[in-house]
Amino acid sequence: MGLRQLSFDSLQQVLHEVQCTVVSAVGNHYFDAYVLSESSLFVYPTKIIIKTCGTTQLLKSIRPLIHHALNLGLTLVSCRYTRGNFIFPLSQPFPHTSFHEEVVYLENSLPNNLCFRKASVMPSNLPSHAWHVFSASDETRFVHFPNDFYTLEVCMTELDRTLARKFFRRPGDGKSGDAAGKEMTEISGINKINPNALVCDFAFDPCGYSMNGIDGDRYSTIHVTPEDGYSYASFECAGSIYDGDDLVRTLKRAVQVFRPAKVSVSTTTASHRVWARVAGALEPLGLKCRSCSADEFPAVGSVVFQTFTARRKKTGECGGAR
Ligand SMILES: C[S@@+](CC[C@H](N)C(=O)[O-])C[C@H]1O[C@@H](n2cnc3c(N)ncnc32)[C@H](O)[C@@H]1O
Repeated sequence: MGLRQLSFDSLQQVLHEVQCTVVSAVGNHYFDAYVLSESSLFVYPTKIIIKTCGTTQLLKSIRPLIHHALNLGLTLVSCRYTRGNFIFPLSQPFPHTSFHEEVVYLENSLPNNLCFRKASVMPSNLPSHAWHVFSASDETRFVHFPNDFYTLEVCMTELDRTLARKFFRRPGDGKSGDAAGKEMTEISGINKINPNALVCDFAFDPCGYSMNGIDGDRYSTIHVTPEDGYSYASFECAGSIYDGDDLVRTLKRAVQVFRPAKVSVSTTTASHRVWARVAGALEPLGLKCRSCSADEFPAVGSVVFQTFTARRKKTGECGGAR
């Protein structure tokens, strides 16, 4: 059971450092998935994925997690940190005041055995869209180079206004966050992205939505900020490049739920070729690829960062969300 033996109290202690709380949880044979007040946490026997937003201090989870893992007889062999651009960078508290500051904090928090380290900012030709990646691995992890698995991290902005409204609650609906979340999952079509997934969803009041999907050992997660002017949705999932058209189908369905004007997709995998599949999924939806950059990270594989914008804007048409 490894890290799944961590008590709920220990997890809450870690989340307290980060400045967020658990709002909902679900688990299966392979892992536990928690919806947080600020995104999601996934606990596998030998891996923890934590995703947060707003003004949380995600990197403050590293030291307590290493401490709790050591108490279970587990040592850290690999760590990866990724993020896009902060929408409100000046509001970010330490250690998230700059990528440089984050890298210094990571370097100081990680044990010396993680000696293969790399930090990189992957550019795009969209202003304010860049992908920040830090990875650190030890020798053992380096020998067992990753396989067919990929992680897809999608950031969508300028969501279609009509679709974004589905993530607002009716005032005084009398529903719990869980019940209202379930309704949003259905009316938005999120339940059709992977019909095999067990979904744990939560609706915030008066608006906002988070979900985790669990399907065997695969996770997926969606977080929605539907407010006009700074609407944002993120989608993240893991899969295998050998699962036929899964990547294309899943990505298409997730993006169709929001019809954003701008999308960035970061794919982490041992194979470079995924970029073509990503473009193949989004171009039929009217999204044009504006940039694509790739970089290699020791023991992680390649990270490909692509940006897309909607084709529909014509010369003379006003900018901004629709
Ligand atoms: C889905 S939640 C948190 C996830 C985060 N935005 C992300 O992208 O990963 C953000 C949305 O919920 C709304 N919200 C309402 N009450 C909230 C609360 N107590 N904590 C966090 N978000 C809340 C925010 O206004 C926003 O629209």
